[in-house]
Amino acid sequence: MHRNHPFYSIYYHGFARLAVAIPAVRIAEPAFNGERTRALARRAADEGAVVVLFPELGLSAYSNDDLFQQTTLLDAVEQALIDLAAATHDLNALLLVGAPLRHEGRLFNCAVALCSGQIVGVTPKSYLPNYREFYEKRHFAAARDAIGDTISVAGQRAPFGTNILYEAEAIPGLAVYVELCEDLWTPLPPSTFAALAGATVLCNLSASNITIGKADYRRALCLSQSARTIAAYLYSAAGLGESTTDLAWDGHALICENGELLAESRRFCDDEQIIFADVDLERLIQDRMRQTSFSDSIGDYRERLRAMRRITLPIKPPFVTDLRRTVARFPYVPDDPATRDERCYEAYNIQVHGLIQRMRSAGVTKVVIGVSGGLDSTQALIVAVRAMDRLGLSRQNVLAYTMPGFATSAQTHRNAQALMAALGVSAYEIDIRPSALQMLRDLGHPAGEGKPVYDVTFENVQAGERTSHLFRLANYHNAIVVGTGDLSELALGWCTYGVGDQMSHYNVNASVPKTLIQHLIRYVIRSGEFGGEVNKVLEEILATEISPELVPAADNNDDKPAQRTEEIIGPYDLQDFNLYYITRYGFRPSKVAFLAMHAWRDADRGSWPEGLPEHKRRAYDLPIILHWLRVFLYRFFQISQFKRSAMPNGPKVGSGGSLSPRGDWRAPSDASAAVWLAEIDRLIEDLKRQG
Ligand SMILES: Nc1ncnc2c1ncn2[C@@H]1O[C@H](COP(=O)(O)OP(=O)(O)OC[C@H]2O[C@@H]([n+]3cccc(C(=O)O)c3)[C@H](O)[C@@H]2O)[C@@H](O)[C@H]1O
Ligand SMILES: Nc1ncnc2c1ncn2[C@@H]1O[C@H](COP(=O)(O)OP(=O)(O)OP(=O)(O)O)[C@@H](O)[C@H]1O
Ligand SMILES: NC(=O)CC[C@H](N)C(=O)O
Repeated sequence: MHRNHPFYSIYYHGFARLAVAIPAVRIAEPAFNGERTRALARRAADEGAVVVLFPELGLSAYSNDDLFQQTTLLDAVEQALIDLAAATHDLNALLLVGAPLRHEGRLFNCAVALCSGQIVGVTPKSYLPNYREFYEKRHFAAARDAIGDTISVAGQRAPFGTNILYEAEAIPGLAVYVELCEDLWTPLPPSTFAALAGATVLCNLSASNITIGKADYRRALCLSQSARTIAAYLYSAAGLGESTTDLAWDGHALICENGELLAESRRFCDDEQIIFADVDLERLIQDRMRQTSFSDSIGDYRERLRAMRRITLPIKPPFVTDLRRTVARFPYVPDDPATRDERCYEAYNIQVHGLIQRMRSAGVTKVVIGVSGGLDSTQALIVAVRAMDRLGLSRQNVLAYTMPGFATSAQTHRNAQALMAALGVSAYEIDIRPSALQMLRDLGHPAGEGKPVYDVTFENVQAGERTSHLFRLANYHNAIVVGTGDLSELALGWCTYGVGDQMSHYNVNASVPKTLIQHLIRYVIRSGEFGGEVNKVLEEILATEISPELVPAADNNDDKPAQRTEEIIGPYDLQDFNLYYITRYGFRPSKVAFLAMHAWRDADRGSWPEGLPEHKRRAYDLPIILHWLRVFLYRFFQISQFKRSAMPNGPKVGSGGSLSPRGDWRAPSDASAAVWLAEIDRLIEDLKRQG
């Protein structure tokens, strides 16, 4: 496949490459500082960055003290700006450079925005620190003390103020705002208002000196500002070369995106540095669109926001294919073992608490559950047992039924029995074949006469008989039926509607994706909570092929499940990936495919969740990714919403979302998948045509 199709470029998918540079600096040597700025700006632009941020007062150095009041130094800064503009006129990037500038008879601590050799805007610092080690008011005037809204600098006239947004029409979603160091330390940073006005990339030119513990504090400030404003936050602190008369400098650069750290410099480094991150502008805008309180805040400050000036930049999207951003293979399962264990702990508690509350309010002390020996019913059974333990009730109050049908394999049957016994629940077995056969005969179905017609009716009769038994058992024992179907199955419509596994009195798994269920079970094994016998069965269950076991094997070998779910609906690894990006962020299918390609194309790259067996660490190439994505789109948008619209109750577990029509996902049952399929089909055709 030719990799010159726009599909392969990050910019086609709403990403922008942003850079933060920490050049070497010399105090009061603007020519040298300008030259280092030029060199790093060129390097960053050559690598496809469209925004390059430099430290505060970088052209003069920050630690000049009273030298700032020397005309000779200020002239030299202006000359450095003239030279820098000329030397970078051919760069396809917005450069944000720090300089002390004379204006209206005072000196301002400014961020100069350069693009295509032009000074496109100048932003003065709003909040000048004048406490403890800082004396900025001795040298500078603050933004609020400026009179006009333009400045003459380096032979050019440019917009001046704290109300400037830089936008590039050719890069949708790119809107840059600039503030300076202390501005972020205030209760209401100017960037907060800029974000409300539409800025997605907030840049901070900083010269923060380092003291013990300060790096963590800065990181926390940047992360929280990026999360609050649903924006990217770029930060550049001065480094090697600033004066150590009384202070020290660590060259701390950060790129954060909505509360997530994407890149960070090495601090106390002897070399110049550039850090890069490919920021997902579309994701930011999608999140702002969803979070209605963001829009309410805009309403509250409309007057201030109206004063914002928008400068259009002539920047074009470069063709960049090496996505510099980690795309996790499992969006629902963190790779890092500590975080994963924390999430598993949360998930279990949410599930168990949900069930406890439902039992209390329904006034029941027993639950009924169908145990197949598969992953989902195992997980739900563990939750039910924990709920009984917490309620101080006997585990015998869990009425567990294994119900072999026409295609139940010896292996899962064995696992189901062993699990129930090891957990100490009330274990029963009901053979559903006689009642299923009766129903097939009543329907006039050929399988009722022993003919091998294994259609969807044959499958659903068995799922239906099981559910029918479970509900009547619940009536009989004054219990409730615990549902087992997981989020991934709901997304794909992979369950039998109504009198089938779609229905229960309370479904503890409803918002737990299949890829997480495996890890929840592994977590139970690791925790040692249930002891050796239970763990042995759990290991067996984890190793069994995922199957609905509704169709008998042709060769009658019934030791292992015959139907392989993932051959029909696709690997859950990919389908959970698709589910996350389609429902959580509303991305186009082509973008989801692009992300999946980066996450899944090479099994040797990146990390895998600990405990995942070797044979499950597999790669998927783009044609396979596109094939299963198409299956997902059709099943999710076209044929399965009616099942979700009638979902039983169950707790939302992950921030990735649930599919409850009363919660995260309200959608019409009659929608068509045409636009999603058309988008992916256009791409498949294009790529085929290109060979
Ligand atoms: N838009 C719509 N609004 C309202 N009703 C609609 C509908 N579209 C179809 N229907 C009705 O719904 C029926 C289709 O739904 P349904 O009866 O559920 O049947 P269906 O979705 O065709 O089949 C269930 C599938 O799930 C699989 N399954 C079942 C159970 C467990 C598991 C597992 O592995 O966990 C997998 C099973 O192998 C089978 O392929 C149609 O026959 C029609 O009567
Ligand atoms: N042989 C069985 N005995 C008892 N209950 C069953 C049996 N087969 C299915 N069920 C019930 O129907 C539900 C759906 O069945 P299915 O086989 O699709 O899921 P599962 O086995 O729990 O998990 P997985 O989908 O991962 O195999 C099960 O979770 C279980 O509650
Ligand atoms: N240059 C500045 O504005 C520095 C002040 C900021 N509060 C800091 O400590 O890093």
